[in-house]
Amino acid sequence: MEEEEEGAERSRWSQEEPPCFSSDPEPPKGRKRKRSGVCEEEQLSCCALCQDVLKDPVSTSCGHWFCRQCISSYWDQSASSGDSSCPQCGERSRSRAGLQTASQSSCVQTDVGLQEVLDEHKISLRRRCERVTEGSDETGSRTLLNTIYTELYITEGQSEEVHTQHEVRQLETASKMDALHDAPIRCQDIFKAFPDQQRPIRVVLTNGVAGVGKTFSVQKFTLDWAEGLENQHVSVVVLLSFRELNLIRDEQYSLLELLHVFHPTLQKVTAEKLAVSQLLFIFDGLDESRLSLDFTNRKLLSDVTQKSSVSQLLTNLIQGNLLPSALVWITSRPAAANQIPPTCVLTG
Ligand SMILES: Nc1ncnc2c1ncn2[C@@H]1O[C@H](COP(=O)(O)OP(=O)(O)OP(=O)(O)O)[C@@H](O)[C@H]1O
Repeated sequence: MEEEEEGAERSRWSQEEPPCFSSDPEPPKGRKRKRSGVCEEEQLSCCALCQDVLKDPVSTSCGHWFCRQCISSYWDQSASSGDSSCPQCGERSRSRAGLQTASQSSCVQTDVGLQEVLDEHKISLRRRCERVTEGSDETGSRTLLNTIYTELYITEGQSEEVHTQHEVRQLETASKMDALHDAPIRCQDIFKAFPDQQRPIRVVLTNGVAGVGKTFSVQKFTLDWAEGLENQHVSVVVLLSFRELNLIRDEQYSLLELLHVFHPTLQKVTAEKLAVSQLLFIFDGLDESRLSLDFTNRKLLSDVTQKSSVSQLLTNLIQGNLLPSALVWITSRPAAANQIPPTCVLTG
């Protein structure tokens, strides 16, 4: 398994501060990190059978999601063996008649409260984030995130160079960057302003080289939120990777539909409910994006039910036209961070 010495910097910036990228030459602990493998988290809004975006999503009783057609065909094929187990975890608990859509899963009552839906979403995210694959482990064995997670060293800072340099060069020049704040920021505190910062932080970019732990950070943040430990002012965390957004980059969606497609447990959340909820969108892996994020495009979107390209949904969300009170957290390797012009965020 390939290993590399940790030594990357983290940055965050917000619309209230000048975009700031800083460096931290030394992490607090001499921890080594492995390169990342494919995280299951990146696959979860895809059907585990066809590997495409879920279509007509249904869940087995163990909570795994598939396209209705895929799971039906899968069980048809294994009918001779009498096997109706979950293709993902092997659990044999429910027949196909018991498959549930996200809305059916709580439609015993027609008027399910928002809280109930959100609780279900938390359970789903907890399940998704509590186990991780370490490094490039190809055996598929998964470990509890909480047992291996080591506190990361994130600081807020500023660098004019960050948008032009290659990530290797950035490491070399890291020590030349000026940190705005020396104090390390726990990933759970990524939206918490320092005492001298008057206005709340809405958009954060975490910038770090390959394998430094960006995905682990968003998973830890999400897990702590889903377990009710941190950031409970956020009512909905929407965890998305650019890798999965690539799958629908040529399609038209509304923001609401995007939520429903990638987080089927939120299918009962309406536009009205979104408006009164504190949302946090996490977009992991900007460096893997194949979207054309055009911040100069003047198409203004402010309605979460209005269909548009995924790129336009994102640019409008980041600029604060769509759901202006929603928090946005983007992670990126340094070489790709320039896809989001700081000026757009600053004026958002
Ligand atoms: N906080 C952490 N605690 C323990 N191990 C970690 C931590 N962060 C990262 N690792 C280790 O490093 C590997 C890579 O981490 P991760 O996938 O989060 O990196 P990344 O910055 O998202 O990389 P990439 O840019 O390649 O997507 C993990 O699989 C894990 O083995």
